[in-house]
Amino acid sequence: MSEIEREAMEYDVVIVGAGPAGLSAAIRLKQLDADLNVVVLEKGSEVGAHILSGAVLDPCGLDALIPDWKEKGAPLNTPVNEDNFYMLGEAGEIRVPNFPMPPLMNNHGNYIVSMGNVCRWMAEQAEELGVEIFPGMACSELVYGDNGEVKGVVAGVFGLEEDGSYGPNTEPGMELHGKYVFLGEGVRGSLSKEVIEKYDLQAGKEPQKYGVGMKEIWEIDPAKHKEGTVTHTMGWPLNSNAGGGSFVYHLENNQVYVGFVVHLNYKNPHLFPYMEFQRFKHHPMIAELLEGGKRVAYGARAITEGGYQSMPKLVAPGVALLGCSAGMVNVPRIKGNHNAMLSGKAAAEAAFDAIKAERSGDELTPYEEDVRGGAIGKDLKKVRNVKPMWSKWGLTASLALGGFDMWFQTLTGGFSLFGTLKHGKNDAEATEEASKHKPIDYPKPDGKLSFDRLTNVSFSMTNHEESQPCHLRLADPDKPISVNLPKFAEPAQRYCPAGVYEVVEEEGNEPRFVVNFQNCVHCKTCDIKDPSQNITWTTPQGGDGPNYPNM
Ligand SMILES: Cc1cc2nc3c(=O)[nH]c(=O)nc-3n(C[C@H](O)[C@H](O)[C@H](O)COP(=O)(O)OP(=O)(O)OC[C@H]3O[C@@H](n4cnc5c(N)ncnc54)[C@H](O)[C@@H]3O)c2cc1C
Ligand code: SF4
Repeated sequence: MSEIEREAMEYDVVIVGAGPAGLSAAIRLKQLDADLNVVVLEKGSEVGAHILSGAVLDPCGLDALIPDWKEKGAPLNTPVNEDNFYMLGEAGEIRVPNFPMPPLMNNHGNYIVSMGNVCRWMAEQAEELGVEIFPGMACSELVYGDNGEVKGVVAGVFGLEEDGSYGPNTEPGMELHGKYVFLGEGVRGSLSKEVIEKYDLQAGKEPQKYGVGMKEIWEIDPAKHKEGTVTHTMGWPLNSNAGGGSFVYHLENNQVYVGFVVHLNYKNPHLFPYMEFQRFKHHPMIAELLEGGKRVAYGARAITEGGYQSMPKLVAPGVALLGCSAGMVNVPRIKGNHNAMLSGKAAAEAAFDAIKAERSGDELTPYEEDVRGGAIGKDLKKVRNVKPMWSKWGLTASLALGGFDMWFQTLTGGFSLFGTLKHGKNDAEATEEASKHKPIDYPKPDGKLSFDRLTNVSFSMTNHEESQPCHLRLADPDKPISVNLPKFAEPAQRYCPAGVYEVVEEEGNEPRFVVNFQNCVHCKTCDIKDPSQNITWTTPQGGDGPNYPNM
């Protein structure tokens, strides 16, 4: 496609993704110099349409960026006033007292928010400062300069024929060039993946690790609603089959966020993360809360879990990785939004200095130094062993040892008796052959507390223009049936939280692999977990995908 003639527009900084990272960068650039030309490109139909987070927000990022956010009406309306942590068994639960938890786990001073709404508000602040924001613009390609540097992106390609070729209705999009390009695509960004590979940015680091997070918004009986309450659970139903756990956050308007994260390093390819989530809601403690209520929205998104030791190098010529494009989630706190904001701010400051010195297209090394040596690095470093402990030694040992390690590091200013533990395999490699594991029998959804996938996907308001090429590219179209089915019982049928992948077995015919790309909620799990690493997630045309409300 590179021979296609496109119009080009020149900017100082081009930012891909209107998440907390990208928007923070845009705001900071314009705070530093109102004359800088800054553009933000977002694939969702509007800012916030593709944002899915928990979310309990640590406001430290916002404090640093917009100290008067309260006066400016930021939608942080629900301070956390109660923090609960439970270990679940099938029929009951044990409350873990708060006092042995390291201080960093405390949610005092944090807010239950819709990050979609926070991003909508941040976009307003950015536009007031003069940032150009274009939603509905998927950035599908990187543009490289003569010296191999990233000099821009291609955005806004619409109307490709089904086979990917140009037809009478194709709009070729445009090139947006910048002195620097910031990738704020969030977890497993498609352009970020290309940059990490091209410049070998993961060299010398541990592999990135992930979970898949699924979330529903419920309206519940006001008598059961306790605004400001945050509850996390571990244990049942996953038990030793996989790592993960749930979150239940009581926000405003009698709504509750009910979410479930499954770590994607699970071994048993029969595991069905979505059905684990549905089963979880039948636990007596959760069922009691939700009974009589209604689910009003559903969505899913992967979450980065590799932390400190998995963060790739953040800069390459002309380009910087922001927020979860590089993986900045503090895993035990399940928080990454504050670091996304801080990283956007730090990248903006480095780019501002570079542009002032009339530089462009080089590596923003001070950004890398700021992230690793500053608040983000400190936040991630002291929790770096929790995830590998969980993977190696299981839930109970990791709770005890991880808790000890976090306390010890808090008291010693970051020293760990364990050093820095390794993650080992990536999540695709962690998948074992189906023959080594037993299939898991999941109860059928009851349509009241639990729902089948396709019904739930309709509550994500997902839409894709059907005549475009499938954005889920199979390197080898035969592999799902020839390799994944016999070896791994084709886990794509189960790990996709939107039911995109099916193996259709009809009598007298060979099994067929069907990809219903229209249902894709852009969570990126397939790109991560496919054991053959045969699936590449690419951008469909802009505006397609989920349309999340207050996720
Ligand atoms: C289930 C779950 C629960 C979580 N809970 C919490 C929590 O309680 N607290 C917390 O602090 N963090 C939480 N996190 C983590 C937090 O959501 C992330 O750390 C944060 O979203 C990272 O911000 P970001 O700006 O890097 O990316 P994102 O928020 O993912 O934003 C990226 C944006 O870029 C857009 N985009 C991507 N690719 C392209 C492209 N090629 N072209 C154009 N646009 C593109 C996307 O559509 C999206 O709008 C949670 C995450 C999950 C999945
Ligand atoms: S197809 Fe892939 S990215 Fe889309 S919803 Fe399914 S797992 Fe997620």
